[in-house]
Amino acid sequence: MTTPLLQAKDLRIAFYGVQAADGVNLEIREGEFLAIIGPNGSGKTTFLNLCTGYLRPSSGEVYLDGKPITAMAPRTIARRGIARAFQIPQLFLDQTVLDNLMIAVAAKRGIWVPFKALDADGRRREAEELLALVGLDGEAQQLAGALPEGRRKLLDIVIALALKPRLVLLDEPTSGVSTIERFTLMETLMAALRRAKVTALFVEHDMDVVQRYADRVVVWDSGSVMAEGPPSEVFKDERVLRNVVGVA
Ligand SMILES: Nc1ncnc2c1ncn2[C@@H]1O[C@H](COP(=O)(O)OP(=O)(O)OP(=O)(O)O)[C@@H](O)[C@H]1O
Repeated sequence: MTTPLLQAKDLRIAFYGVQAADGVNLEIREGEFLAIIGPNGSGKTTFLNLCTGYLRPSSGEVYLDGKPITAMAPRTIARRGIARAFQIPQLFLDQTVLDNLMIAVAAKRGIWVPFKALDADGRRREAEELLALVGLDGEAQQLAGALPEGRRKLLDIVIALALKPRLVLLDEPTSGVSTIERFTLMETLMAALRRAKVTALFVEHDMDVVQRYADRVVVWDSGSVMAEGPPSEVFKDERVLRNVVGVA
């Protein structure tokens, strides 16, 4: 069997007696598009924080490509190949779309030389290529703060891709995006991930989005994995329907 791209083994962490990760075991395979679903407060974001070094587990390990990365600094984990996009995009809203991306490209190289122009060293070309990957090239000169929510999310995601990650973790990519915009956003995102050959995990509350786009679904409940499988199976599981989808 091939080594999973990411593996979480028996991760545990509690906040004031609440077990936010209660023995989480999960494998992510290269090339898959994995959805995490679960009730509010079940520990989905905590899991992303544990995988990216924002939280240190009280016990358990995280492996990337079979090598332990548990509790490394977020910056080190990002350099090793795990990038992250947030539920609320982390952008410089009063800067243009292109500048936001050029800043990300500069930061990725780990050197910030303030007296050099932002678009030096091929940064403009790299940023423009990334914008074209998600069809944001037409909005390059707009202020990030003027973009509609769906386009802002795409910009945040493409900033994560600027790191050239192997795995990207997306926290609710469609939250705050209108129902009409959601599918367009997901189609663009999926195409970009495929072209960039990036594996992705996304936390999502919209079950239509999960059903349509996820290769595999992992269901969270009270800090651990309650069920997993392809959407066609998971959405037939009565416990999932009762506890998460709320229709059984
Ligand atoms: N830094 C923290 N300090 C204290 N409690 C926390 C912290 N982070 C998470 N928690 C608690 O841990 C539990 C899991 O929270 P988490 O945000 O991981 O859930 P979630 O499944 O992502 O929820 P949602 O779907 O609402 O985003 C909750 O009870 C939350 O209040």
